[in-house]
Amino acid sequence: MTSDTRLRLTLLGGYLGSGKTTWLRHQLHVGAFGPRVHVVVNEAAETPVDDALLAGAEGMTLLAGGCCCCAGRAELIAALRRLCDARSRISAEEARLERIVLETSGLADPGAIVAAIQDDPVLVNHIVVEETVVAVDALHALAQLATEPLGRRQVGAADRMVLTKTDACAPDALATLRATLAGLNGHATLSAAVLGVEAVLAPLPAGARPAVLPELAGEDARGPIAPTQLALPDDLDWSAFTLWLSALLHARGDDLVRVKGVLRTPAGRLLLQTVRKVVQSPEILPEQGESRSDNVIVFIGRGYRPEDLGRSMRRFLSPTRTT
Ligand SMILES: Nc1nc2c(ncn2[C@@H]2O[C@H](COP(=O)(O)OP(=O)(O)OP(=O)(O)O)[C@@H](O)[C@H]2O)c(=O)[nH]1
Repeated sequence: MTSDTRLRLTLLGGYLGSGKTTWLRHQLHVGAFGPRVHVVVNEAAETPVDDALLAGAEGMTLLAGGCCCCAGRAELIAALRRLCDARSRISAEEARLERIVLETSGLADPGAIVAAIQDDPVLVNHIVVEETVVAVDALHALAQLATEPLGRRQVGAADRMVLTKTDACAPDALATLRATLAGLNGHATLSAAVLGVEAVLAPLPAGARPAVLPELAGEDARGPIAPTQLALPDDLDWSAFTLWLSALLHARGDDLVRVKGVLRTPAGRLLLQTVRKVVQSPEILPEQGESRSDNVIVFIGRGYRPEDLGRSMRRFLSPTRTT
């Protein structure tokens, strides 16, 4: 039994669309984090989506509109201090908060967040960062690791890597990825999860070799990855919108890392999301009245101007309009 009575914090990181929310949703469902867990979700975009998915958590704080490892750091520290304050008003014998799970945005460097918590003179006395879990997308991680310094920093910061989407990944590619991850971070444990549920990882084939990754000097020359939001008209022409999105992903799916949003449709609130060129099966979300994030789509990527994205969509939806 530990005499350290500080709040435990699990940091959950991983690249955009790697499966963080899906994994966390299942872990909360099965009670993997124990009782009295507060979830803090950070989304880089102003329009949050993940909070709609994690509605089952006991307590939740949403930090939207700035990545917690950089622009949103002060907001994160303030939110964590508030949780610590509230906890210190309750005696250790009572049912007080035991753990925080912090789901970072896909653009965050988990190492920078751990450092920010440990460098804060208040938080360091109240919170112990117990584990950094990083979700690694079996379908896209090799490409990300080859081109994105951030992808490598995330893997490097992990105590535990959870391979996601292994159900959709060819065995050879999976073996190469596992050997690559072992080379990048041999200290972290590696497990697999399919749609959040733990899956068995067969022993690594003896002949598995890591991918040869190029040297990466710094951030990509195409500029930083950033979110852009587009509001959809209430009288949306669904076929035109779907066609536009498919054409866009086909042409620019490598630049457009992530698309997500909750749309109001005749069938209900529909969660639409893509990861690179992969369009996920749409999911109908529970009704919860009007939400300010409904009918707003967030596009996260680089290599285009936000205004061009909006113009392209409006042209497609109303071909007679010129802007
Ligand atoms: N086939 C398959 N799809 C998965 C798996 N895990 C997650 N997904 C899908 O991948 C997409 C992204 O998953 P999320 O859990 O939203 O990913 P995220 O890391 O939270 O995304 P961001 O917060 O935007 O960075 C969703 O459509 C999931 O359904 C998996 O194990 N297998």
